Amino acid sequence: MGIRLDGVSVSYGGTTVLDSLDLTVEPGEFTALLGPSGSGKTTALRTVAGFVRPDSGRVYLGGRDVTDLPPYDRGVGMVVQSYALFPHMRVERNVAFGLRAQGVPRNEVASRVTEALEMTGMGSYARRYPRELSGGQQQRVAISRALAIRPKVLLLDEPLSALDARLRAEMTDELARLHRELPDLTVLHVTHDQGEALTLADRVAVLDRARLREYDTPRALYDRPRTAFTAGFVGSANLLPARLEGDRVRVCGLELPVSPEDLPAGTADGAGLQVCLRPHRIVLGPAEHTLRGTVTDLSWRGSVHHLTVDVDGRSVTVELAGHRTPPGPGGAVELGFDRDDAVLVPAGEEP
Ligand SMILES: Nc1ncnc2c1ncn2[C@@H]1O[C@H](COP(=O)(O)OP(=O)(O)OP(=O)(O)O)[C@@H](O)[C@H]1O
Repeated sequence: MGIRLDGVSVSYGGTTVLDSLDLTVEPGEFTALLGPSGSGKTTALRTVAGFVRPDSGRVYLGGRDVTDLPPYDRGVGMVVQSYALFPHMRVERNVAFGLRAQGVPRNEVASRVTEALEMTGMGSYARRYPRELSGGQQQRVAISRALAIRPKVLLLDEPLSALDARLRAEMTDELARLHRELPDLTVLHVTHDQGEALTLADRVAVLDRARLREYDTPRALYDRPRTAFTAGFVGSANLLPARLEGDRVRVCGLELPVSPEDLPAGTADGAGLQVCLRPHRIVLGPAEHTLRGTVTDLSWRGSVHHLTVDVDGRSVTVELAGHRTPPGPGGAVELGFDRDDAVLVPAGEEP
């Protein structure tokens, strides 16, 4: 069952939180809603669930207009950050909750509860109370509870953000597995963690200040961002001011050849642009194009070195894997990159 938001606007006390949002999630698709704090992600999700009523616009589930339906009539499962398990109920009763509310016959409830707990690897914890479970286990139970009603749409509101880094990575793999095992389930997942969004989602919707900035596959957003905002928010990016001059782009004293399809739509000759260079696509030493600069900072983060280099008064970050001893502060370096690694985006709009 697909999800469609059609021109959905929501405001609170005169502040626009969603500004005419159009978003389509295809049946069986996993879409991540990614954006900074306050960009409207949770509000968008709660609008789909039916907890927020849009001021204007319509919400469709499976092609049916559900804008006027209450949450319990929408047939969606939802998991929130705080687990929201009932503390006085055993795991099995927590998971059975939605089924009972739907009037599912008793004997069927038991088998559906077992099925839902097994999906998240919690089959042997049915008789425990939530307080007898770790945070990760509680979140697995919360996911089981959402899945027990066999929803066609699953809404996830930062379900992993209360977990520590290792558990979060483990649960991210779990969610990926669920998505593979339940190919018909449509998932909308709110997160501000780009790693989670890039790993899990078929498509990522990037929200910024109440508006949808870009909506595309993780690969496309990462390799070919269309805005400086996306470039900086999805992965890290060096954004260098540039100018279009005929069939060249001038950046930090270099001239890069461009063809019309490299340019943001509507770029006029002489227009200001930005060149997006990913820190890990830059190599030390000359390449197709080479910037020259001086190292100002060097830090080691486990598997990679981060080098900050001053190029004509601009700070350029470089990520080096496999270098035992990169040049330290004060060292003169050449930074090489290939033309294909420089993506042109419009000027302004940094995250
Ligand atoms: N019930 C409410 N009443 C008033 N303002 C609200 C309400 N819910 C959300 N807001 C405001 O709407 C804006 C968007 O909130 P929302 O929770 O959708 O953002 P978000 O992108 O999910 O942020 P975060 O990542 O911090 O959860 C925020 O400025 C928030 O303060």
